[in-house]
Amino acid sequence: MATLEIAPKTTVFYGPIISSDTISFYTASPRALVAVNSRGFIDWIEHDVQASQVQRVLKHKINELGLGMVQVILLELEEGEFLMPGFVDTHTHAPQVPNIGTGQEYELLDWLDKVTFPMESRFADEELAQKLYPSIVNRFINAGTTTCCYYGSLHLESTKVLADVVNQSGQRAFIGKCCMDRNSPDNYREPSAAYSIKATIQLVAYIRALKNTLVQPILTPRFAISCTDELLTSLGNLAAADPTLPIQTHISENQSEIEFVKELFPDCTSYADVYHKHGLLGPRTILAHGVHLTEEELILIKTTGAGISHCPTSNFNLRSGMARVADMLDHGIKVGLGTDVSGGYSTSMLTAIQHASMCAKMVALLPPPSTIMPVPGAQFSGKQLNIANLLYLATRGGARLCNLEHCIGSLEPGKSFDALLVTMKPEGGHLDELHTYPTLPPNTQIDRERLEHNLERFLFCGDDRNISKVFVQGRCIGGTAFKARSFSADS
Ligand SMILES: Nc1nc2[nH]cnc2c(=O)[nH]1
Ligand SMILES: [Zn+2]
Repeated sequence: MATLEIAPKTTVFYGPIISSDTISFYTASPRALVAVNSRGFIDWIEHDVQASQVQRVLKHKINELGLGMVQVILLELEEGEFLMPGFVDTHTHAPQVPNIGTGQEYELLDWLDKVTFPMESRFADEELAQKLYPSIVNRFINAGTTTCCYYGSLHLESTKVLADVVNQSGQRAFIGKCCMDRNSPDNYREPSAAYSIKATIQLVAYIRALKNTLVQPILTPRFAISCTDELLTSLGNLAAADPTLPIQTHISENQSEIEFVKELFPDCTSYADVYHKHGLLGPRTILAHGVHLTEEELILIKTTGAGISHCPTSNFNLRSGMARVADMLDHGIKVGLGTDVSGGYSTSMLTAIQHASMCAKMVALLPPPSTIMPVPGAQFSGKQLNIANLLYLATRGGARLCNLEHCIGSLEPGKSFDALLVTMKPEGGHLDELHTYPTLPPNTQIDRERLEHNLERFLFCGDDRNISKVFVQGRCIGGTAFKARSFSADS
């Protein structure tokens, strides 16, 4: 990236940008100016600016906005680079990262017992958390995740370490400790509901005391099977008492899990009803998976305003099934994507995007289930997810699910600059030279098509090597070109 420095205050990027507008439309703008102020917010965006007009437009903007004294750094993107919103990973487990790529012969309940609980239980050791969490968080950041919904282990102290690490990293995140007081080994179960609630309240206070608006606590009942009635009720009471606390949990991932939930909660009409009856289903709730949801549950989830984190990599890997995302969307339910490490074997949202695409294609091949009625005017049912849909789910849709759509998820004036600088140039990335284009005179239509093509190739065959810079609130916190403190929109 060539740097033309005028003086520091506002950073203006010049080059191609991608941004999700709605689930069906995205902007691919080959020659845009994006102005990011020193607080990390996008002040203005100007599309279709020819190179020869950049200085004129900048001067005009500065005069128009009365920014006479404001100094500007202009950063010109290089051939093959573009800016796009950062990824929002709406569901993952930090203490499971060391297990990535193991235990994939199991289905959910055996996998939890044999692989997952043993690893998470090791985080009783706070020193292990201090040793491992920095590289774990960096791994998510360098994969382009600017906002992450983390499950910690059940341990208060280690989850405080996770919060400290995220706080220092500059990533935007929700962090919860797992609440679990039954159906797990003695060394990985909280002794009572009261104990679990006390630790949760302490974690919430600890995270809030960090006074970092990017890092928020989240209530985390692991799943219905792990929680007694008393624990779910107390968590529901906490959520009711504090309207700013979000909630994350798992739902309807695997058939054996669903059967077990029925046995444990015979008075509830469905898995979703368990959470509903305990006051845990509402606009602040992120439900992971939802692979086997019934019509009645889809309606309940929509009515309460809760949303779903679709985790296709994990659902394929643990043989849980293929979530019917189109039905969720046609029911008007909020949907985002999650990596669900280590059920999912990748920290990269690119893998989640690729598997969401495959999942939707396979679901569209299946006959519609007799149990889910077609929604009048259904837009998604029976179809694959297109690029606009996938981009939305990984960025803006995730932001909406986390109730952050007003501040992140797209590149728009007024929003935080949570963004990725992506490079698709052959010498910078690893993608072959066949995809370089001959130099032609600027043509907006051709350039837009190239940009769309580059986005699709990035989503389907890109990886961390294509992510040069990861920005959160205007600050560069990761990516291949990141060197600590060397680059930020406000430096
Ligand atoms: N995929 C997944 N499902 C769960 N259900 C309860 N706990 C977990 C977990 O850690 N991963
Ligand atoms: Zn999970």
